[in-house]
Amino acid sequence: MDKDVLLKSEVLLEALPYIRQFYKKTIVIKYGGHAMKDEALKQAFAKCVTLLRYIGVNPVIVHGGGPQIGRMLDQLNIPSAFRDGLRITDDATMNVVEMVLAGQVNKQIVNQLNLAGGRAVGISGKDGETIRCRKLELAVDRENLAPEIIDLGHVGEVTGIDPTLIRGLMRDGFIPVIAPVGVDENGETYNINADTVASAVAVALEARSLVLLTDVCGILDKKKDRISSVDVKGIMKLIEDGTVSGGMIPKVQCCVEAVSGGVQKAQIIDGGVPNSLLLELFTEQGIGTEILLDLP
Ligand SMILES: Nc1ncnc2c1ncn2[C@@H]1O[C@H](COP(=O)(O)OP(=O)(O)O)[C@@H](O)[C@H]1O
Ligand SMILES: CC(=O)N[C@@H](CCC(=O)OP(=O)(O)O)C(=O)O
Repeated sequence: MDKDVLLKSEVLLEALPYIRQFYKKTIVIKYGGHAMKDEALKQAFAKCVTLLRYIGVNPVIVHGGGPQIGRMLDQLNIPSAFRDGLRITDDATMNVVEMVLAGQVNKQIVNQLNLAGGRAVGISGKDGETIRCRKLELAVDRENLAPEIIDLGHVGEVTGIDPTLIRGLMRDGFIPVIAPVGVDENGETYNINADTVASAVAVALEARSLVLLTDVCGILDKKKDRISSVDVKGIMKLIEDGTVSGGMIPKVQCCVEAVSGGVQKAQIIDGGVPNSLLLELFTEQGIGTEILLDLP
């Protein structure tokens, strides 16, 4: 018998305990804009998600699209500005954000999932009032003074997730694909960080796992080696001693919120590696960082 064929059968069997673990469970996947680098990667992602659906897992996609928004703003000569990793979103920027996220990026992902044989439905937080939010008031600490409140325009913070529409789609066999745009009680539109939405959706759906696809192989320690497992206490230390910085801070905070809210584990993986989702979920060693409430 050909060695390669035997190896393939072993790899398939290695997945069995994990397939059992995730069978009929919900996995919320945050698909970041950086992970949508090229056609091959996008197709690989769509196939992985479709495979999950066919083996009885319930995948829910929450997507970003930061780089795609940036490119469109450039084309329209609208300047991009960020504060603490959040896009300052004036009226004109909000229109572009909604057009790119809920229009272009959302429908591309839906199309690719459908082409891969999955049945996907794209929604934004407005549909079914799925993502309720309010204007974010960013408080910035100042020495010996009260915190300064920064106005970021139409940047929202989640106040609640209504999972009714998402659950209905899953029940009917669809893969929900969610753009991180929400509305407040007055119907005002807001731009929300996609990691934050993914974490809130995972908690609301009582998901088994939250997987965040990013542009690094997971959380790195001081020596730049990947940390394979860490708990909430460990995360706090990594933030305090500066090991985790920049865009990774809000990302790990979202993971902490998810596991504190009942999600069994959060996983940070490299979206630039083809099929990273399957490698993380269905192999013994995994390829990213898993975040647990408490390490065993
Ligand atoms: N300890 C760390 N481990 C891994 N990445 C880190 C760490 N500290 C800071 N980072 C930075 O965080 C980045 C990921 O955050 P971000 O760029 O906001 O991701 P995304 O665009 O996928 O949401 C990494 O590319 C890296 O530069
Ligand atoms: C408020 C805020 O910053 N919203 C993000 C929403 C998209 C996002 O989060 O995209 P990635 O996951 O690809 O970075 C933005 O406007 O870029």
